[in-house]
Amino acid sequence: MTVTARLLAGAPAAEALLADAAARAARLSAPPYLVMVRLGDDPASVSYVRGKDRKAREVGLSSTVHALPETTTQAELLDLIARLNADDRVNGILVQLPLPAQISEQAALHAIDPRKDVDGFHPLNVGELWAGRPALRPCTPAGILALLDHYRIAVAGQRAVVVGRSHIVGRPLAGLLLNRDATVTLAHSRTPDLGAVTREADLLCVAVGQAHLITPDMVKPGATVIDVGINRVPGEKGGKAHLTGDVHPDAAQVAGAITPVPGGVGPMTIAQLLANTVTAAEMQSGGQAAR
Ligand SMILES: NC(=O)C1=CN([C@@H]2O[C@H](COP(=O)(O)OP(=O)(O)OC[C@H]3O[C@@H](n4cnc5c(N)ncnc54)[C@H](OP(=O)(O)O)[C@@H]3O)[C@@H](O)[C@H]2O)C=CC1
Ligand SMILES: Nc1nc(=O)c2c([nH]1)NC[C@@H]1CN(c3ccc(C(=O)N[C@@H](CCC(=O)O)C(=O)O)cc3)C=[N+]21
Repeated sequence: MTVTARLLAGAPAAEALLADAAARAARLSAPPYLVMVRLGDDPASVSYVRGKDRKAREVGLSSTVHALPETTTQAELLDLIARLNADDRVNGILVQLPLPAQISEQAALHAIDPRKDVDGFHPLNVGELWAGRPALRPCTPAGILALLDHYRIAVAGQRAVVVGRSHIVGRPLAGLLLNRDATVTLAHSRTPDLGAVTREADLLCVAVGQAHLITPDMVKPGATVIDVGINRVPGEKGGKAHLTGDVHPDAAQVAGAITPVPGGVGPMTIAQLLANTVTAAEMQSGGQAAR
């Protein structure tokens, strides 16, 4: 008998998040304004920023993209960030990662006004997350929690394993799960016998960037599997390239519920960014604090 996991599609959960954000935006005196900064022409970055920009307009936010050359100096980027910080019309600032080698990621992320830091990457917001206090939360991890809530999947008391410890996904996701009373394990490339660790998980979240790293034997039967990975697989003999996750598709025969790639976590990341932009605008208008 083949058991097939419940598919946790991102689109309906993202629509719900966006509808709530649009309703909150409508109560403000002006549409929340998001500014994105992108350096160079990495095709993935170009496509992600375009997707975020399009969605922002769709839900009635204002959005501008600064596309700067690959050769932009750190001083030039910091100067632009300082001007955006000082501009009262701007509610949210996102600097798309990765940055070219001549620019320190740390310098750029520290320069963004924490109240406009819709990525939640500023050390002040990182600290508030780990202290369990309200602040702007990183979009992919917060989007994953919103996805779990949308599908009414319990987090409190669950054994959660996060594979990958990056600053943009793994670490903040572990913190958010901890804040929601999961028992959290954070695994990485130096974790011996990864399968023994992942098999413990009621909730398995994978953010590594290696196609099909997680095979069906590494999944506890009935577990919820969140596949964050986006891996581009070239088409065979000139065929079309396609995207695949960090989790082997056959894991759907073991898991209780699983996110697809594409169409799972990706749309939630974008929706959460726009929700964060509305939250930032609310905070700046003297309204409610971040949730
Ligand atoms: N859907 C979405 O919205 C998003 C998707 N992504 C995708 O998620 C994936 C991860 O992104 P990101 O977090 O930025 O990646 P990083 O490359 O920054 O981090 C990868 C992490 O995976 C760990 N790792 C590498 N190899 C292994 C292994 N064999 N076993 C266990 N752990 C391993 C690394 O460990 P170590 O620290 O020891 O090196 C590191 O912590 C990518 O595919 C990316 O495209 C990212 C952001 C958003
Ligand atoms: N400052 C910063 N903030 C980020 O949040 C950030 C970043 N830099 N750098 C890169 C990663 C990656 N990321 C994604 C966003 C949307 C999709 C997404 O929409 N994915 C679609 C598919 C997209 C496609 O077809 O290429 C999906 O999974 O269905 C994926 C990945 C945000 N990131």
